[in-house]
Amino acid sequence: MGRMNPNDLPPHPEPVVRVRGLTKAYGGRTVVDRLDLDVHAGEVLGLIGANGAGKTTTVEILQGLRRQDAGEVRVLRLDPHHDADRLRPQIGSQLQSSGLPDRLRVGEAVALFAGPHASDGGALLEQFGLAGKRRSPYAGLSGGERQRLFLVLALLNQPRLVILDELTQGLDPAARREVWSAVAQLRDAGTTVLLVTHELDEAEALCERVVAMRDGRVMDQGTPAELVARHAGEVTVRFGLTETDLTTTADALQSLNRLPGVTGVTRERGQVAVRGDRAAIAHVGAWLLGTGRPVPADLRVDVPDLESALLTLLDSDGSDASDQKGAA
Ligand SMILES: Nc1ncnc2c1ncn2[C@@H]1O[C@H](COP(=O)(O)OP(=O)(O)OP(=O)(O)O)[C@@H](O)[C@H]1O
Repeated sequence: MGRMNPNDLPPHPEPVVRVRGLTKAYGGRTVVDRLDLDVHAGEVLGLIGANGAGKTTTVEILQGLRRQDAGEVRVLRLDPHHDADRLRPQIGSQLQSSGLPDRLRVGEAVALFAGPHASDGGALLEQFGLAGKRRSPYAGLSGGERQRLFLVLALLNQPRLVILDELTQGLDPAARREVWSAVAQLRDAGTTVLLVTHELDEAEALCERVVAMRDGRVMDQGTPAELVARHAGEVTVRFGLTETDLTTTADALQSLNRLPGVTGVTRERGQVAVRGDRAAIAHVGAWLLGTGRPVPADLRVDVPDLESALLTLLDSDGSDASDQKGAA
């Protein structure tokens, strides 16, 4: 409890993480290639990208676990390699799944990991739904409970930065949701979090900003909604026109085509497909209500997500990568 909550301090003029020109090669193969990255105080930043994009290597360098070949890295204004001893207590990072002995009880793990400035472990266990598990051995916990325990341990010493790598890998849908809600609590409390994930629904649900990497470089970055708007296809609204509408189908298609945000209207297997931006959804809805008929039972809206944006981005030739490379 001894220390002031870092989130109560005036805004940090410097980002919590500042990386410029980070480069790392293994055996002559460059896996992180002149990477620029900022993580700002209080944000949840997601690092996303294909397998082997260099995400884990990057976060390991940030934690002083690996050393870069070139480039500047500052974490909380410290050099992770030279200032490792000062930095380590300020970073909370999740353990790998084999990280605790099977017989260690939850309460014992908390006591073991608590440093001199640790917060109230009991309150954290309560917050993450583990208060009733204090006497359970690690081996007896479910996958979701283990990950939530790792979060408790990562937060125990009041870190100024939390780094989470593949937090929900291998968890069932219910356990993923439990862990997501634990991370959402961190986000809502203003904790700075760097989250490495393959799960794009996870990035969309939790991250205020995402950085998409490929081959060790930043392809693009922004809010999930910005990446979707830039790279994913359009929204499509589909519905069937009833028999009585048939005489006026051509008029209907024309008037739909004139709605704001609509870029095209086609007929597909007896349905009308209206394509456009997000605003088009609202206008088509209003148009349907304006017909005075019941809302079509087969009305369906397909909104592109971060996954389709990333797939498009990773498929692209990367020629715009250098424009997007600068950190926000
Ligand atoms: N110690 C190592 N020695 C040699 N090559 C390595 C080492 N660690 C990682 N690599 C290689 O570096 C590349 C980047 O790996 P990294 O784990 O950083 O990527 P990633 O984006 O986290 O990928 P993933 O999503 O698959 O975990 C990969 O091709 C990987 O095989």
